Amino acid sequence: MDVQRQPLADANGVLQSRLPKPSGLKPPSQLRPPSSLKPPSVSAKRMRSPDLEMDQKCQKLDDSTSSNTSVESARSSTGSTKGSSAKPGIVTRKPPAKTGLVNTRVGSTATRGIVKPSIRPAATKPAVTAAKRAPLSRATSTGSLNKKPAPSATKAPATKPTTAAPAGGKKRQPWDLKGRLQDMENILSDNQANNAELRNVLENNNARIAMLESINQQLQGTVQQKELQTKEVSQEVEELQRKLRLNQEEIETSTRKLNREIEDLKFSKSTLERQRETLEGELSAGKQEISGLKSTVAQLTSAQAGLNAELTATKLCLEQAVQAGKLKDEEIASLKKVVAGQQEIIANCNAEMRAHETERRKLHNTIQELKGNIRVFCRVRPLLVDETLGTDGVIPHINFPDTKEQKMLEIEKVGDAALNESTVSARRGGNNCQGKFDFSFDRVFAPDSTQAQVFEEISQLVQSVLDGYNVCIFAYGQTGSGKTHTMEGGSDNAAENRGMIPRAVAQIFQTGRELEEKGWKYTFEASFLEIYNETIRDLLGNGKDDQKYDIKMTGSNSNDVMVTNLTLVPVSSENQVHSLLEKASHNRAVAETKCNERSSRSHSVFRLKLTGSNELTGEGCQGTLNLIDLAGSERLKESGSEGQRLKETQAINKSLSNLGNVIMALANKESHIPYRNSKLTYLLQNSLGGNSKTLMFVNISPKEENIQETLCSLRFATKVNQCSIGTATKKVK
Ligand SMILES: Nc1ncnc2c1ncn2[C@@H]1O[C@H](COP(=O)(O)OP(=O)(O)OP(=O)(O)O)[C@@H](O)[C@H]1O
Repeated sequence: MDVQRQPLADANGVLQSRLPKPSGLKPPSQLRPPSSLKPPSVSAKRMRSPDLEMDQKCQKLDDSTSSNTSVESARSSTGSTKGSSAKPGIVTRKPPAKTGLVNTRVGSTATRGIVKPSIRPAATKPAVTAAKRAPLSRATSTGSLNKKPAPSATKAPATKPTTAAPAGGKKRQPWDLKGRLQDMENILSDNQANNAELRNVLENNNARIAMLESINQQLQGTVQQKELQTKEVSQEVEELQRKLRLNQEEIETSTRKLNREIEDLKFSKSTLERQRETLEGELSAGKQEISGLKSTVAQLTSAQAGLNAELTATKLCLEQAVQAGKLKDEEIASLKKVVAGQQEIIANCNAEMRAHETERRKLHNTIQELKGNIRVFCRVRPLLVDETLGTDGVIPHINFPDTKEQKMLEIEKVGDAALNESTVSARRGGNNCQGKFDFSFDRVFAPDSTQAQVFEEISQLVQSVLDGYNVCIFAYGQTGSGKTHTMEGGSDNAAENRGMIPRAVAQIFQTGRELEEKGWKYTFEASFLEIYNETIRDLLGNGKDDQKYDIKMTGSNSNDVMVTNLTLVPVSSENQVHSLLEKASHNRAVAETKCNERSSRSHSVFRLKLTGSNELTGEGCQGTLNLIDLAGSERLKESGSEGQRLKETQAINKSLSNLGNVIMALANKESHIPYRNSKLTYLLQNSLGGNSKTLMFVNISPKEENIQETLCSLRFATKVNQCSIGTATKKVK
């Protein structure tokens, strides 16, 4: 931004040119000085400006004033003047030094006086000299107007009246008062004219001073304005300098950026050049390849010609094949007719098969019925690791003479005089003296029998449940004889040691799925309870002991047994049943005895109830599988129980002996069967009383010291095996 400054000097010059000149002021040379006045000093003449001229005039006025003042002083000293009416600043010309007359005030108030002759002439000269000198010295020293008269002049002694010189330069005579008066009047009129001029000059000067003051004020305003402009301009300059710095920084940044870009471009350029070289190499290689391809195309063209010829031949072959295809289609159509006929035959066969399946199930159950409603399997457990010490793993007192049929068991106790008559009468053949006791059951399992082999023998029985029969399998035997192992499985949870319960459940679900193809659909419901001290406890419950479980007969003929408040869990897979068994094993009461650490002091009853229906045949059925692990059957004296354990053992023995009583009553076809004498027989009423297929495992301990309990168990099992309970009936919906 350009700011043009106007030089103050120029402005002053303009202003000075505008200043009014004192118009009415005559130059000093034109003023009529009184003849008696001294000419202005040399220094005053040198002044050129109007101010100086005015100063000169003022100097003159001062001089005249001084002289008048001297006259006034002299007048006042003589008392002939009217000092009170004299105006300050008005000067009068000094009277001629030698006239002796005193000039009074001009105007109406001016009076004429005569200087007393008593005034000494000797003092006149010095007074005039002082009056003349004082204004000159002041003009020389200050050069300004309105200066007070010097004290020396004002305080000078009154001048002696001097005689004024006439206009012709001749001295008037002292007696020529009239002439002298005439001279004085001339001087006075001159002075009055000068005074008027000086007043004009003074007014002009005052006006000029006012104008100068206004100009000065304008100049001061201009100066302030210029200072403000200067300040703004300096701010703008600072702002511009700041912008300039920013621009310089931007330029530097841009320069650096451009330098980097240039470097990048150089790098890109070199890269592109390398790529170009590579592409050129590839181009030349491509050209070579194209030339090779051209030759290949030429070869292929010739080959195509051969292929075209081959294609023509192939088309001919295809037309022949199409003809042959038409013939084949006709053949396929005829074959489809054959297949349709065969599918019809297959459908008929399937229907026949279902009929045969129904027949097979009937025959199967007829066979099961012919085998007897209560069958007894005997199983001897192997010696445990700590039981093999000193025996070499041999069980000397138990023999299995019938290796083929596997139905015989021989107990031999040499030299036992304690065998009583009843024991002897239970023997089947053999030598009494040698103490051999033979037993025969539906099947005898030796210690090396596996769980799978045992289950194979009961699988047909389990199958009957799906046909609508009630099946009851329970394990009987002394504590530690292997009942739990047989029913539930080994404690190691190994697959090969799975017991009858998980295997039976698996088979039922598996067979149920297979029968779905033949139209059967099944639903299952599981429950698990234990009878401890003649009290029922829900093993699938949530551990509430305040629940009361009662056995009741339900159904149209009051033949169905149910337990109130018992948990019934719908199941559809083996895994679900497995979870239930785990829950039950946690809930199950296991009491310690001297005979076995894991001895179970309660009867456990697992029940799986199923309902089946066949949409194709319209058949329906209901079956129940009861799998029972009975409590240990050891005798009181053997177990050494006492207190609570004694009570438990008594309850167990009571229920087991009542089980024997029920079986014997059934075998004897007694009118009253004492089912309700114990919870166990009451619960198993339908499983024992003819509407069920029952299998009893009698588990035997291999330990020789348990031979007496073994014999008791075998005798009980023999009684059960001899029972004929009646014919099981299929429950059809
Ligand atoms: N067939 C077998 N093979 C291997 N070990 C067996 C067999 N039978 C039983 N055992 C083992 O013998 C021990 C006792 O078996 P288990 O607990 O089944 O007897 P229990 O008759 O159920 O006893 P309790 O009446 O006290 O329940 C267990 O350690 C079990 O693993």
